[in-house]
Amino acid sequence: MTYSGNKPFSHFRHPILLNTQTFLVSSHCPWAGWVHSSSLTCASHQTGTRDQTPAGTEKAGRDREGPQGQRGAAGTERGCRDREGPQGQRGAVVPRCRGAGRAVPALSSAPSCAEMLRGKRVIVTGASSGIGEQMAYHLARMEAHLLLTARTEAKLQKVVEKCLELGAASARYISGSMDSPSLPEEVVREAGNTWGGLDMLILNHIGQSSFTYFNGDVEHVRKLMETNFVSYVALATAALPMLKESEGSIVVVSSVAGRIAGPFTAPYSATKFALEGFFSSLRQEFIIDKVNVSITLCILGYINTESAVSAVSHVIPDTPAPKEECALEIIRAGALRRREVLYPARPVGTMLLLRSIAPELLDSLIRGSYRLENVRRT
Ligand SMILES: NC(=O)C1=CN([C@@H]2O[C@H](COP(=O)(O)OP(=O)(O)OC[C@H]3O[C@@H](n4cnc5c(N)ncnc54)[C@H](OP(=O)(O)O)[C@@H]3O)[C@@H](O)[C@H]2O)C=CC1
Ligand SMILES: C[C@H](CCC(=O)NCCS(=O)(=O)O)[C@H]1CC[C@H]2[C@@H]3C(=O)C[C@@H]4C[C@H](O)CC[C@]4(C)[C@H]3CC[C@]12C
Repeated sequence: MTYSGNKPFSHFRHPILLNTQTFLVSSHCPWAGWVHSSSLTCASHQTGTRDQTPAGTEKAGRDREGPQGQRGAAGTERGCRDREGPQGQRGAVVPRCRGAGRAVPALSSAPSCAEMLRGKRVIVTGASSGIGEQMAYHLARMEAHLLLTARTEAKLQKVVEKCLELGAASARYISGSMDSPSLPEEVVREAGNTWGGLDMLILNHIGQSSFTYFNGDVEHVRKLMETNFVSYVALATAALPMLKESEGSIVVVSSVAGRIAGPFTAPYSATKFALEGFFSSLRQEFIIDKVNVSITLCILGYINTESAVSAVSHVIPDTPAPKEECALEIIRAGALRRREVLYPARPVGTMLLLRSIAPELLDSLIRGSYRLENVRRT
């Protein structure tokens, strides 16, 4: 059996090759300054049938898959929509995964992302908004089977509806909070019961955290570690038997804050550093044991999600990168079983380079790029 997990450095974009001009000339924050990457279109269509089952109780889920649907266990909400819909629409933007950004001859035999993910069984956490929501839509266009999670059922229902309109092979959700110790296993069990397996686990959710000075609230650190880190470990652990069976992928959405410690994000940054340590160590063990499950770490800069922009735009002056493209790059990297993806590539890569050659200079540049007078103390 050939090991098809991460091929060390097969795609690592060594920052030295990056055009440092973007960083050195920019008078603003180094987090942004994103570059556009190419993406191509592919058709999408809709499949499946729709049945209504009575709405669940407050906690019990609504599984609208049909008579065999079961109510969610206490503490979770379920919902499912598989329905025949109008003909799909063309024009969906999906990447071809025949290599990161390289021009690919039309006759290339390499499968595109859409082909690689068609019919695949994918869990996306934190899928009710932001990057997770956009990943769900891209995966829907690629005709994947989707299980989406977050806390807000109303938002998840809307995302599931749109996923079916975009061509998802099927779409369902479980709502609940990932600071609950039982939810990770509940989510993975749902995937096993519904699909009989799992191909990709995209760990994306984060708990609420403010962009401000650390105020000594140790309980917040503990809770955020549960939500942003321990639940990722729990989900990956519960999913591993199915991922080993399918030789699937784990995609861990992290941040520059998990490699470079900036001010005002101490609790959040700690959780991202923890992800880096745990999943990089696990990847080493997979290589030793020839476990064919890839682990992709996504190192993201400033992205234009509503929650991020509302949290930091008064302090960080620059234009954040687009969440739609960010989501596409994450999916592409996961589909290609990459070790990591930097997005936006140039500013993030340049910052990581600067961290290794002049860390104090980088720290000073970061502090200098913020509107410190606007930081709100809690
Ligand atoms: N936006 C940015 O600038 C950057 C983002 N990232 C990373 O990208 C990922 C997504 O970020 P972004 O899209 O901006 O975040 P959003 O705030 O837009 O989305 C967060 C998601 O997590 C869900 N969520 C929040 N709390 C919980 C909880 N306790 N249990 C389960 N789900 C929860 C939210 O849904 P609900 O409220 O319904 O539960 C929502 O779906 C994160 O891992 C983040 O660290 C990394 C670098 C930069
Ligand atoms: C402050 C943001 C977290 C917002 C939040 O609480 N989301 C959940 C809301 S919910 O509970 O209602 O769902 C931070 C999320 C991403 C951070 C940014 C990031 O990771 C990249 C940069 C890292 C750097 O160290 C600091 C600047 C960042 C742009 C950073 C800023 C804070 C976030 C936007």
